[in-house]
Amino acid sequence: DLMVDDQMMFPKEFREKYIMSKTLGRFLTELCSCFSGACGEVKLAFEKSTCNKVAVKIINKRKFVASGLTDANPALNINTEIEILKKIDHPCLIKIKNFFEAEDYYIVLELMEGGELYDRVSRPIKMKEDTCKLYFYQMLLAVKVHNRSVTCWGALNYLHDNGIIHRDLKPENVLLSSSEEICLIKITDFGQSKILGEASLMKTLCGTPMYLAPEVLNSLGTAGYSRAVDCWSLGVILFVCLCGYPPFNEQNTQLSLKDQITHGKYTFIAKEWKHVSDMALDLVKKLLVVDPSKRLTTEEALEHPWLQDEDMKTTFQQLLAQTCTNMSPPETSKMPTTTRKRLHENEEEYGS
Ligand SMILES: NC(=O)c1ccc2nc(-c3ccc(Oc4cccc(O)c4)cc3)[nH]c2c1
Repeated sequence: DLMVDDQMMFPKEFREKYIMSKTLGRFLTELCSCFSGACGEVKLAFEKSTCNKVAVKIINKRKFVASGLTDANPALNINTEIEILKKIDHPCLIKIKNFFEAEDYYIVLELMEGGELYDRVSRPIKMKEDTCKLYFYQMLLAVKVHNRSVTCWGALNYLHDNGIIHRDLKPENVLLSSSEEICLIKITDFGQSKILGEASLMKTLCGTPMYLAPEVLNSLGTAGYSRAVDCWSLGVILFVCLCGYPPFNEQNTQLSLKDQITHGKYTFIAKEWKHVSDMALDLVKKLLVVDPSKRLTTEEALEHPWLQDEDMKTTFQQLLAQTCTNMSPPETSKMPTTTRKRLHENEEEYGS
């Protein structure tokens, strides 16, 4: 844990409200993974007013600037992350509690006492199939909410008919609410997310294509499938949860990792799958489809036979009910708004 004088390294306005403690994890994002050392870390902290534990995600500004990737402006990246965090409200999506900008960015989030799914799937003992199903069902509900602006708790008024694509779904970004095996999960880390703009491609096609670049016309076939990237990632996560090893990995010598993925050539080790039901494997196979237009959507996955399991859904509802009973009424959000103007609704349809 940090000593008193270690607290001095954090901004004054932050120190007034929180006492920082140990590091819980470090993360790299695309922007600075090319640079040595993490560009961010998540620390445990204590809220002075309530003594509650919180998670504080510290995003290192300098690492971003050093990367010099001017087009992918990190400040806008962080803005998108904060805007999304402030708008989403779903039991399977992480909640933001506060935000500070100083030398670095400080995002105060609810603490998920179960830690990251990554640590569960890394254990030698594989997860039971029913546990995988309970977790995966919640991941689908969370991502589905992203793609549709309606939650199980009513319509959300963020980006009405547009969705949010996470784009970085992995076991490190799936958090568990408790150390119990049967628990709620929440998706986190919207640092790579994209907010879908209105279908600007349709507008572009109203005019003459006389000056239109070929790649725009070629993108017609794949337009509107960018959200399918999350379904692929969910397929990889489900694969790892069920059998304990990743479908695409460097150990495989025949094909490079890139070729394995682009050709959908996953490694199937029969002995690791013999205790897994055919239905579970069938769902994995229908998510790990190279052609995004043929890949299952979140809605289709929720209709898959493997997830028609009333006991699992009852368990989920009971876990939810427990949180509603011991949940404080939502306070009006008095969080500081982010300063910079958000990006213009970008042209997702170009498959950028
Ligand atoms: N990448 C993110 O955007 C992000 C955002 C929020 C996160 N919270 C954790 C996390 C939380 C708890 C952990 O262990 C425990 C478990 C129980 C008690 C405890 O003190 C710590 C480990 C990691 N990891 C996070 C990542």
